[in-house]
Order: sequence, then C-alpha cells, then structure tokens
Amino acid sequence: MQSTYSGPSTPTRPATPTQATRSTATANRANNNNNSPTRKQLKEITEVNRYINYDPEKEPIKAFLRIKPNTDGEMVVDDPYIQVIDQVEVSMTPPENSNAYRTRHRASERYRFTKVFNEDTDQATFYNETTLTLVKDVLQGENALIFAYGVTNSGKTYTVMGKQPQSEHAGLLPRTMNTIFNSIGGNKSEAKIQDNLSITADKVDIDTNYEYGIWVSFNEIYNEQVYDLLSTAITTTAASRQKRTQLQLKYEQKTGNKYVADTTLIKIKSMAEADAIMRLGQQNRQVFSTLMNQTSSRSHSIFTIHVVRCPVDKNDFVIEDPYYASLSKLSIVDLAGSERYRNTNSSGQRLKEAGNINKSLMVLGQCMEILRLNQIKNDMGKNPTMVPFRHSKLTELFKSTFEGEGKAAIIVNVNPHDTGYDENSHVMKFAAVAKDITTWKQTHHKIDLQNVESDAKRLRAGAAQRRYQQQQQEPSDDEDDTNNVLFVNGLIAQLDELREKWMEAETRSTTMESDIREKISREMYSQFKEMQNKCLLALQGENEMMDLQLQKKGYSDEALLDKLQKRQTSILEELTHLRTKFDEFDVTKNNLLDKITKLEQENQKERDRSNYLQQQLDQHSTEKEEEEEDDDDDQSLTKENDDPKAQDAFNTFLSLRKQLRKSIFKKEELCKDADIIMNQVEEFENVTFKLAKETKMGKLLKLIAQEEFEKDPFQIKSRAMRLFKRYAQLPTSYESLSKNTFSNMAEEDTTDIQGLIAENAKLKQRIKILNNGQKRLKNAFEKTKWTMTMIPPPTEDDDISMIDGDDEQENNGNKNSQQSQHVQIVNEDSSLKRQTTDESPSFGDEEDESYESDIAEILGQMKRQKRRRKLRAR
Ligand SMILES: Nc1ncnc2c1ncn2[C@@H]1O[C@H](COP(=O)(O)OP(=O)(O)OP(=O)(O)O)[C@@H](O)[C@H]1O
Repeated sequence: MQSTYSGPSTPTRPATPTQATRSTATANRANNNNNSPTRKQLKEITEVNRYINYDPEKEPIKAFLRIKPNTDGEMVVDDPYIQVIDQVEVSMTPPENSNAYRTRHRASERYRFTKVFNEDTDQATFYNETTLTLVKDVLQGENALIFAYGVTNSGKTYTVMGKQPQSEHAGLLPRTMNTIFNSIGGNKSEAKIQDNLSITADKVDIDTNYEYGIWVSFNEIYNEQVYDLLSTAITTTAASRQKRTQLQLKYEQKTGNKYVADTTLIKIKSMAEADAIMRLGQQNRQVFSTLMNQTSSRSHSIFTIHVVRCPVDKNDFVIEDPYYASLSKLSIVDLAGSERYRNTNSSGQRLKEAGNINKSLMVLGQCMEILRLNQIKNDMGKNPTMVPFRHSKLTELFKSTFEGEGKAAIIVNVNPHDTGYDENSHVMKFAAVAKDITTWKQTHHKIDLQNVESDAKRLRAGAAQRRYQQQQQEPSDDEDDTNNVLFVNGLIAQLDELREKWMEAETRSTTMESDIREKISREMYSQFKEMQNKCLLALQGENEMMDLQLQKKGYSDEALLDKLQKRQTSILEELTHLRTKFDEFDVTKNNLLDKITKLEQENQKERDRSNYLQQQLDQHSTEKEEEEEDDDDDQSLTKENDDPKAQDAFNTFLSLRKQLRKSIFKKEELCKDADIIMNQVEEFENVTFKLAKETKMGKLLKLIAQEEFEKDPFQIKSRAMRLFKRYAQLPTSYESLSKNTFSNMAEEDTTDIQGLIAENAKLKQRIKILNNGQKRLKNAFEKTKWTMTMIPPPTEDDDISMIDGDDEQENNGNKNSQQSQHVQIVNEDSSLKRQTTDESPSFGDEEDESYESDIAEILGQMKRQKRRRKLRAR
C-alpha cells in the first residue's frame, strides 16, 4: 500500500488576516528604520519572510501539536484553556489561577503549527501525517529528526512508542520501522510483520536501484551523560546505574558531525527484531517517579535508524563500493518532561535530574531562538550569532540537523486536562520559535550507474533468478502473483545475500585486522628474536672476552702474588735481621749507658778536682796579693812616720787592718774573730784621718761595707759602714798613698802562678776530652733510643736500594705511598750505620757549648776575683 500522506505545509498556508496585516506593517517599519530590530520586530519580520521570501530550497522545521485526550484517572481541569481554532492554529486563554493571568495579560494567545492534532487523533493518522514523509526521505538518503516535546504526562512516550495493543496504539517509532521493512523487504516480510504486530503496513516508494541495510542504535541522555540502552550489561537498580558506561560524543571525520562513539549498533533484519530491540531499550530506559507523575521519564531517549544504501547497476550487480554507498539517519527522540522543577517538589537527585533536563531543554530553546534570529540576520546581511549547541549533549548531537543537514519535526504534546496553563504556554512558545527555523533541503546527485567500474560488485541473486524465470514462462494473472512471490523471495534472498556479504565483509575486515595484527606481532616477534639473538651473541662475545681478560688477569695476579710473597719473605728476613741488630744495639746501648755513667762520674771527679785546684789557685793568688799589699803598706808607713808613738799607733792600726782583712776575706762567713778584731778597731783611740787613710783602714772598711756576705751574725758590714763614715768625717791632712801595688809583684810568685795556669790548662784539656767522650756516648745512646721509639719521615736522600728493579718499574710514580715500610727500615739502618762510623758528631754541640761555658764561667770567676783583688788593693 502506498502512502497518501500530504500533510499541510506551513509556507504555503496564508496567515490570518490580523497577523498578516500587523506583521507587514511592522516589517515595513523595521525596513524604514536602520536601527537594530527588536525581538518583536524580528518575530514579525520572520512571519513576513516566511511568506514573502519563500525559498523552495529551504525547509522549515515542522511543528505538530498533539492534544492528549482525557484518559481515566486524570484530574480534569475545570476551565479548558486551549481551543483549537483550525487544523493549524490554537488559542490559549490564561485561567485565573495562572501566573500569566496575574502578571502579564488576560487575553488569549494564538499559536500556529504545521498541523494540530486534536484529542481524537489515532496513532496511525498521527504517524501518517507527521512521520511517513520523513521515513520516505530517509529511505531516499536524507537525514531526519523527530522529537517529542512536552511536559510530563502529556503523551510523548505514547506518541513515540505507543502502548499495547500495538495494532491500535503502536507509536510512530514502530510504525517507522514497519514502513521501512515494508518498503525495502517486499510482500513476504509485510505479511509476517502483520501477523505479529498487527500494524497497518505503510509503505513508501523506494528506489529499486538500491539495496538497503537497516541498523539501529538506542541511547539515553540522563543527567547530561550519554548511555547505551542496547548494552547487554545494563542493570536496573539505581546503584548500578551509576556505574553504567558513559559514552562520548565524537566527531565524524568525513562530515565533522557529532556521533555517539562506541554505542551498540545492531543490524535489523525484520520487524520482529526491531520490536525486540525497541522493547529492550524501553526496559532499560530511565524511569523515575516524581510527585507529579509516577511514570515520569527523567531522561531523553534517542532511537536512531541508520539506512545504508548500495546501488545496483543495470546488470543487477550490487555495487558495494563505499564511494557509491550512502548512509542516512532518522532519529526519533522522546524528550524528558519539560516542566520546571520548582513545580515538582523535587529534591536531591530528582532536583539534579530536573535541573539537567531543563538545562538541555532550555539550551534547545536557546538554539532554536538564535537559529531563527540568525536566519533573519542573514536575510538582513548581518553577522550571525554563535548558537550554543555545545552547552548540552542533546543540542550538540543534533547540531548538524538544526544547521540544515536534514529535515526536522517537533511534536508538541500538551495535556490540558492535567498540566497547568503556564507550563503548556511555555511549550507552545518553544514550538512557535522552532517552526520558524528553516533547514536546507538536501540535494541528491543521481548516480550514473551505467558505467560504474568497481571491484566491489556482486550479482543480485534474486533478480537473476527472476529474470531467468521470466524468460522461461509467459506471464498470466496467476503467474503475476507467482512472479511477485518469486520477486519477493528474490529480494529476501538478495537481502540475505547482502547481509551475508556484509557479514563477510565484516568478518573479512576483522580477519584482515587480526591477520595484520598477527603479522605485525609475528614480524615484531621475529625482529625481537633477531635482536635478542644479536644481543645474546654480543653478550657471549663479551663474556668470552671477559673470560680471557679474567684468565689473563688471574695469571698476572698469581705472578704478582708470587712476587709479593717473595717480597714479604724478604721483608720478614730483613725484619729478623733488624731485630737481631736491634738486640745487639740494645746490648751496646746498655754498655754505652754504663760507660756514660762511669764517664759522668769521672767527669764529676775531674770537675771537683778542677774546682779544688781553682780554689787553691785563688787562695794562693789572694795570699800573694795580701802579702804584697802588706809589704807595700809597711814600707810606706816606715818611710813616712818618724814619731815613735805615731809609728806604734800606725803599726797597731795597720796590724788590725791586716787581721781584719784576713778574717773577713779568707772565710766564707764572718766569724767570731772578725767580731773581736772589729771591736778592737772600733775601740782604737786617736784615730786620725791620716792614720785611717795611710793604714788603708778606710778603704778596707768601705770594701767590707760594699761586700755581700753569706752570713753576718755580728753585723760586721753595718759596723764597717759606721766606722767608715766616722773616719771620713775626721779632718784630712794626709798625702795620698801610692796607687799600683800589683806591678811590683815578685818574679818567683809570677812563676808559681804561671805553673798553676799551665796545670789548669791541662786540666781543661782533660775535661774537654772527657766531655767529648761523654757526648759521643750520649749521642749513641740517644740514637739507639730514637730508633726504638720513633721513625722519622723519609727524605729524598733516604736509601731505597732495597726495592728491586721490577718493583721500581711497576711502582713508578707512587714510590712514596708503596714503599714506606722499606724506607723506614732503611732509614733506621742508615742512621745506625752513621752512628757507628761517623767520627765527627752530627749533633751534641750543646754539650760542647755547656762545657765551654763552664770553663768560661770558671775563667770569669777567676777574672772577677782578680778584679776584686785589684779593687781591694786600691
Ligand atoms: N493520545 C492518547 N490516547 C490515549 N492515551 C494516551 C494518549 N496520550 C497519552 N496517553 C496515556 O497517558 C499516559 C501518559 O502518557 P505518556 O507516558 O506518553 O506521557 P509522557 O509525556 O511520555 O510522560 P513522561 O514525560 O513522564 O514520559 C499514558 O498512560 C499514555 O498511555
């Protein structure tokens, strides 16, 4: 049966007189005014344009209104606010309880549609007058989109899917599938479907020069996420829903349009299969209850039919070349309820759902509005505004359709018995905007199949068979039916073949892919193996080299070890030798120490003897001097004093002076006799200055007063000072005495002194020799001690002759670090050699110097005593 659908076309319909008049006037005003038009003006311009500037290449979005009948159990609105004026127009009068009544106006509003379907419209009529033409377009290779818009419980799902029994209440989706299979599948298919579904079999003319393949997908947009309703893994519990795989929208490389990536795409072979698929999707669809409607759908469902067409040439060859094949799509969308969430008492998840539903619907409305404005702007030569398609998944997915790639139809469902005026007014306005949008008609270039040369060809089986039968038999009325059956069978066989080919192609591609993968993996594996072998070979070579090197190294190590062991042995021998030497040196050292002790004792004895001799020498010298002085004094006094009394006094006083001098300067300490003599001097009467001077008593007293005594128990020193002062205060009338007493020393005395000096010199020489011996012994002792306790650091002059020639060659550059042990031993040895062989001492000058200083001190003492004597003489 051929469709008789010829639905009303909005562009051809005249506007109502009032609208047309008002719109034209407004448009004229807008044209005369260069300022930007207001929204109202734009709307009016659109109305005018729709009729005046009709473009046959453009296709406006069709908008169908379906008013839901009052079904059982629904609340009945007292005052119906929708009145159907005619087939394309309704008016809505705001009731008193509506917001519109309170805030804006009370006058009724009129809304025009492509077609208005009242409550009595059955499903078949609605389908035939709204969808059938789009199905035809899809089978001819065009894209189409139908979406049902309306508040909850307005009849959207009923319109799209229908309800049981399907024979009467099948929605436009099953009817579409039925039409498609009727159209492309032939009579047999039709009969089968009728038995099962009891849907009136609509059929559209198709281009028989094509073979058709039908594929379907069923998706859901819920909370701005896209899901697959045909996924086998779908579960129905709310918790598991959260884990459903979210699908992504991706760009088609060829067209740049968005599609749902990785969604299940099922090839449908019959209406029965299509029905099963639809029911599966419906079961999986999200349905949540709200306070307003227990069966309210909270998601948008999208059922897409993909029609693939492959051309058939005049020789009944199906050209399976993708270049000639075409794909067209028909999407049927059951939108979620468009009510506003504040009216639903929603909360939590429901509120989020409502927000998202309304967001996508709001974006859909915005897109429609801007598309419409852009059309007007385009007519006025202005730049278009960006359409916010990407603000929601729904608009993003159907962007291409709204932009002109295919036809679109909106089914607006209203339920005036249950839904409030304000909600339905909103829906009406949306539809009013949508219907003003035009999309471009798609032009299909006829493919010239006469000279198609393609490798992807196969003979259409059914057609060949039919042709053969036609040639064999003359046609008759009965035969016509038979031929039809044959034709249908041929078509079915052809489709089966097509399907098989399809499957083959798929299998081939899958096999090829797997083969390629396997080949690549084999190739990679072989390359990997080759690389592995190479690496292994290289490693083996390296390993062998290493082994060789290790062997060589092992050999040289052994040699080195042997050498080291030899060296160790030689070092041990050296060590033993040195230890023996050390023991010997130890004995020598002890002997030397004994010798040193003896020499020191001898030295001390010699020193004592030297001191004794020095004392003797001093005493002798002093006595000589005194005798000399005494002789000299006596001689002078004899010459100068003729008076006997004076002479006596002089002699007595002189005697006292001599006694006093002897007593004081010959003894270490001032003893009793000095005190007695001093008393006599103090008590001596009539002492004159002259007497004190001539007897040199004053001088002696002065010397005594200046001298330092170890002990002075009788205060000789202070008493001498007092006497000296007393004598000094006496009147002076004497002549000075002769001065030099030493120059007249007797010759024999000088001889004695010379003898003593000579003896002293001999003693000195002997002391020096002893000191030298002592010093050498000390030196030897110190060396021995140094060897035992500390080893000095090596010097450049140190002997390293113990290191053999080979070692020197091996150890060039780091001698010091490796030979310290040898150097230490050699040092010790060489030092010991030096100690035993050197005649002249290398140190020990301090001892010499101390000895010399001792001698110098002795001589100094002698000189001092001599000087003192001279002073005394003076
Ligand atoms: N034209 C009609 N004739 C008979 N029954 C109808 C009609 N329209 C709707 N119904 C019935 O009304 C009820 C609500 O309709 P439906 O479920 O299609 O509303 P809806 O808009 O899809 O709601 P939701 O947005 O919640 O999915 C259903 O039981 C449906 O069968």
